[in-house]
Amino acid sequence: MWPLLDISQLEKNIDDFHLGPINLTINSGTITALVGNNGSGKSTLLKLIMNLAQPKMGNIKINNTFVHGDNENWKQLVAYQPQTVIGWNHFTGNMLKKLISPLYPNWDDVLFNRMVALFDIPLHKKYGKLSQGVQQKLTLALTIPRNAPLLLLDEPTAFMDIPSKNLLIDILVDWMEPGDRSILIASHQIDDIKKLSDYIYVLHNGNEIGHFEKEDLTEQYARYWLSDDLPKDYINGEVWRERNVLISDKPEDTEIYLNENNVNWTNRNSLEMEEIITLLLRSNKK
Ligand SMILES: Nc1ncnc2c1ncn2[C@@H]1O[C@H](COP(=O)(O)OP(=O)(O)OP(=O)(O)O)[C@@H](O)[C@H]1O
Repeated sequence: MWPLLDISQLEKNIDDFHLGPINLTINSGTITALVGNNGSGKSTLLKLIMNLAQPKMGNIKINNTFVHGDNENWKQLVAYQPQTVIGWNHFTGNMLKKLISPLYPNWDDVLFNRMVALFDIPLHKKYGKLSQGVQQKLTLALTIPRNAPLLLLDEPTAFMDIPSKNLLIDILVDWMEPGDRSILIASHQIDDIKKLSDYIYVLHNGNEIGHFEKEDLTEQYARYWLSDDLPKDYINGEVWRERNVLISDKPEDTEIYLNENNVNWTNRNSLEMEEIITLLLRSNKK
């Protein structure tokens, strides 16, 4: 079996911005958070996957079909929620639903109605007259029930209030239940990343920093409090230091170094995901 999404050696230039090379594989049954600084290329990558932008080089395959080829069958396998939707302003939610739902053979009316009720979406109002948060809710209610195996979400909760963000997380967890679906979600929201993702794909200024399993990432980092100020020399594994506090992404190597050099540490703890992402984006500035 081939991966649901397979991206290899993908590169794109937009003026002086360069994205890639990107190598990313996504298998069924997984949620991947697409994380990066502002302008790192997250939205651009999602547009490339949807064939809405042309790459300079490289390949994107969905279920083994090239998205840049003549065969467009892959479009039935993807549902995409862009950051901003163009062309919907003069349509009501009811009109949009009538237009969109027949296009998708697996459309789930029960889920649509559930989302409308949970998010309290006024379907009789024109999209352009809704607040940004309600527009996001309506866009999601018109995207998730398509029940395509691959769901691409571009900052879906950016304008939502806190209870709605939590509701969406619950909806997405339920949506994953059948086990053969996948989500790629671009997000700056730490809760989306912590509560939803199995994997984290990190970009910085268009450069691929890495594709990590979330659990591995949280286990990989440790913070040490030393009895005295840190020695001046580089300590194996160190990625950050200040006075008597040291952060390492190779705790085993660090502890060997500290023991061999008779440096005592009084405490060790793990890092929050937010701290780890901040470190990844800081230490990999290219
Ligand atoms: N239509 C466009 N015209 C010109 N430049 C663009 C266009 N779209 C994207 N870019 C450039 O591409 C780069 C990546 O933008 P992109 O929107 O993909 O980043 P992002 O990671 O999604 O950012 P954010 O977190 O702020 O949403 C930026 O430098 C941006 O200026």
